[in-house]
Amino acid sequence: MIRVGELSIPTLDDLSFLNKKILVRLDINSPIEPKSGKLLDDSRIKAHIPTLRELIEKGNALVLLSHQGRPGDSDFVGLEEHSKVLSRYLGQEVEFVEDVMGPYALNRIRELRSGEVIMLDNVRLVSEELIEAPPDQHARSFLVNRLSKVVNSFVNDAFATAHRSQPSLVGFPVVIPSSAGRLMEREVSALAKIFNSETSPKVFVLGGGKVQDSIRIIENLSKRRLADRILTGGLLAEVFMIAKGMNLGKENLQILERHGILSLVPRAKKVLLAGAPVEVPVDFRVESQGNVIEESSTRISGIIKDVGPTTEEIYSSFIRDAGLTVLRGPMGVIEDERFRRGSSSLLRAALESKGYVIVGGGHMISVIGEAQLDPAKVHVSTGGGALLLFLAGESLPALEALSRGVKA
Ligand SMILES: Nc1ncnc2c1ncn2[C@@H]1O[C@H](COP(=O)(O)OP(=O)(O)O)[C@@H](O)[C@H]1O
Ligand SMILES: O=C(OP(=O)(O)O)[C@H](O)COP(=O)(O)O
Repeated sequence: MIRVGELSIPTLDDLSFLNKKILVRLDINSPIEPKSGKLLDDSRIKAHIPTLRELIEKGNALVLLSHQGRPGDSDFVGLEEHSKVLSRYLGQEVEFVEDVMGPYALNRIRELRSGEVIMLDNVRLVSEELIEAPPDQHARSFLVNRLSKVVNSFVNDAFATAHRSQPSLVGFPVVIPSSAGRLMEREVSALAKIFNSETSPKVFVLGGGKVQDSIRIIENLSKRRLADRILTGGLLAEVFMIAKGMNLGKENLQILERHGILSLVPRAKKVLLAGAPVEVPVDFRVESQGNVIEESSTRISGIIKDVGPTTEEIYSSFIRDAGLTVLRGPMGVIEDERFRRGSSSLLRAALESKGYVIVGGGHMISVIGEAQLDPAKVHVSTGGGALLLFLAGESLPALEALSRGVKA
């Protein structure tokens, strides 16, 4: 059992996983090259290997389930390439089943033999998966109903999606014996230990594109007075700059509008008025007619793609003195090599700092690459939003569902 506050969450040690058919919820949502649809990083895939190996060695047959991206976004792709990467790491075939809960998938699951592993397609192809609702409601969804009838138990190893109350994360524990996987266990135990409120100053480096999540995180951090400084980058910084009355130019406003995040400006204003210690970049690397140029935040004419060198310097100086630095979400469009510098230089400053470092989220951990890090100094979390909400003291629906779930 893992204990988190009031919750007791069963692990692989608490259930009998021998010669069973097990549905395993992974989070292998990874950065994708927008034009080719190719995987740019496989850190999240690798992180699940210990759970999968352990279950296979005990003679179980595995049905793997994950999402990738969100419908409408360029990283919303199928999971065939992911299944090949998994096959390589596991050293055995992971058969890709181009279906989620239709007759093809259900028949293939019924036929599964001990030790076999199949990967279903992107669970967000199922419209129900896009709804957030309580576990009891999701337990009645088509997805949970159909899949729970053809497997014996459920393992949730998707820490990075533990903050979503979607059917594949909270529905199964209501109806079949369920436990956390080893990655979920490792993440939750490590983070619960690490976050010692005595450590200070605490610096949060927040970027990326999930602005709604990030504002919710900042509201939480601020309410609980957990952050000494919040250094922003990515689209998040742009929303806060508008909230502070700065002018980003027409094109950048249109991009924010297209992402549906311009409407978050009033909420960002409220966060600032409540006294959240939010800093915004003083300069940027922008793209203008195919060229990369550096511009001050007071005079922006190109499309913002990364924070600029002066911002890197100022942010790095705060990070170097931090007792704890948490980095989540890149500072720029890291899929383009020309706009990785902001993220990689702040990561470097954190690794050179005197304090402890937590790096989270699919894009930010891809910036680490193959670098070997000292586990006594750095925790690399597969979670981004889940990590930050957990650190800010929010209860994560997937953990709650596991702790309430039916026991074997
Ligand atoms: N200035 C920017 N303009 C457009 N997209 C950006 C910008 N900065 C960062 N991004 C995008 O944010 C995305 C990553 O954000 P997010 O999913 O929130 O991070 P993570 O997966 O690490 O939690 C990347 O695809 C990146 O291109
Ligand atoms: O990448 C994820 O979260 P993150 O960007 O907060 O790290 C998870 O896969 C959750 O994806 P979602 O934010 O589309 O629900």
